Amino acid sequence: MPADKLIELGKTVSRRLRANPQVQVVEGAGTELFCFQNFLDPLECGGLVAMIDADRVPSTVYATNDDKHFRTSESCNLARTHPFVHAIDAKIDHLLGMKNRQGESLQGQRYAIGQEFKAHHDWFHVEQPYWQDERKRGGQRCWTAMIYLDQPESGGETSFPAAGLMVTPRAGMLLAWNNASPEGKLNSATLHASLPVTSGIKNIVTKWYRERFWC
Ligand SMILES: O=C(O)CCC(=O)C(=O)O
Ligand SMILES: [Fe+2]
Repeated sequence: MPADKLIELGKTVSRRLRANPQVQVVEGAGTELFCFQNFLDPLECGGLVAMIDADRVPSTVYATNDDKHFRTSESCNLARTHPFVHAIDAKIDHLLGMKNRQGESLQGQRYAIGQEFKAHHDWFHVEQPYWQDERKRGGQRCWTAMIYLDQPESGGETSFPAAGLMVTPRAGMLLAWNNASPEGKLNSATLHASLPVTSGIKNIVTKWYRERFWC
């Protein structure tokens, strides 16, 4: 049962994160959100930024959307077989206690001035046609982990409007959240957006974990 899996993954991952002395719990209404400062060092951040810079193409969205400005950043999927990417993946897997194959490819994202990702949930909307494929390749996105690789001079905050939270990018800082509620329901309080960058550039990587093996 999918709900059982989401309940179990919610519990085991959040228990593991709470037991880690380097992890801070971020208090937001109705969410389980965690933060780890300096999760990546400047060399790791710089290496990922260079890869994103080389491979970036306009970002895409899953659901058909009339708003052409919904996600205006550039992104790329980083090759999981690349030894450097593999090492970063392994570090995130270990932090959350996830199996490598539950994780989608690490996605690099770059926001220039004015670029943004409007409010959305990372979980899949099961009434959308794309879900018929996604349910067969790993099911729901249970947890999200994202890491800021640098910090724009202004703008680019990650806003969680339903939870009443605003996170300012800090190079190397990881954020992780449970996309489900403790009852295994898709949690609408995880709604989030990347606010437009107003000065400088913002680079991040995101790892979305599935209930089952994605690859
Ligand atoms: O760039 C951000 O702050 C948010 C990115 C995001 O929502 C995602 O990667 O799913
Ligand atoms: Fe997101």
